[in-house]
Amino acid sequence: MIKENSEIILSVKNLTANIDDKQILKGFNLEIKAGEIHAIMGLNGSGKSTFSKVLSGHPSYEVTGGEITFLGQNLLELEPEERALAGIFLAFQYPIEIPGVSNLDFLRVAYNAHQKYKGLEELDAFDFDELVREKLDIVKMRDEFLERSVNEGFSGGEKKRNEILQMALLEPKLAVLDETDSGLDIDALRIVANGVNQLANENNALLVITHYQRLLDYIVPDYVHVVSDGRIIKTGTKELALELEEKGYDDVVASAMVGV
Ligand SMILES: Nc1ncnc2c1ncn2[C@@H]1O[C@H](COP(=O)(O)OP(=O)(O)OP(=O)(O)O)[C@@H](O)[C@H]1O
Repeated sequence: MIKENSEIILSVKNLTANIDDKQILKGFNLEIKAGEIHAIMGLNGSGKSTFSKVLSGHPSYEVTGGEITFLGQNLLELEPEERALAGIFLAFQYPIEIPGVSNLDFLRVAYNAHQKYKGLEELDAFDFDELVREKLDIVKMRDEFLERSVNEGFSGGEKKRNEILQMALLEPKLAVLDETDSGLDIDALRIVANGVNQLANENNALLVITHYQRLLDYIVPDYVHVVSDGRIIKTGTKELALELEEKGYDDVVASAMVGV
């Protein structure tokens, strides 16, 4: 879906970030345009999740240098909830449980907060119920999940589907899926991937953080980036993910370093 002159959704320049005074991101650069799907891969501990946490505005991470621009705004000046309202959606590996709050109520509050922010009509319980039931089909979820507390007692795969349901309702400009595929059985992986593919269009963008080439058979990326020691050291197309699977990271990292 790559087009010349597409809108730049995310621009990350020379980003450095610490956790507990330890530098994890060491000059991270990335540009994502509308209509693009990007995948980030890399060894354990290379900084992939740190990057997604920094995007979300997680308070444990300190940005020490560089820039993040999201739709032309300085993302680093925005509070975490403002980032979500501005159109960044992050699906984490371990979605939180909220006992005592029904999934339906939670989704409606989140949906209406976004509608209000965009100056659009908020929906009452009746109209929202209708909307959410239309979206359930995208992730093949049964409506009983709407009545249960948010993620409480959901299996790992059900939590992931619930994340994609949220994404379907909020229609973000940038969705970041951080290891959404981990722990999914093959059917759930297809359902989640199909859901994501239905939501991807020329006006939004997707960033998928994954260890598994297999996910990229279903969600086909325009670009694959390899992260090593806190920065992107190599960018390629889908074939790069195949190469990583075949040769392992050592070879790919070593050859990228030769060119540095
Ligand atoms: N509180 C902390 N203090 C010190 N180091 C930390 C802390 N939290 C995370 N780290 C380190 O930051 C590094 C990057 O972690 P991160 O979770 O971003 O890696 P990742 O690439 O997502 O790894 P994985 O593929 O295993 O999920 C790791 O070496 C981790 O041990």
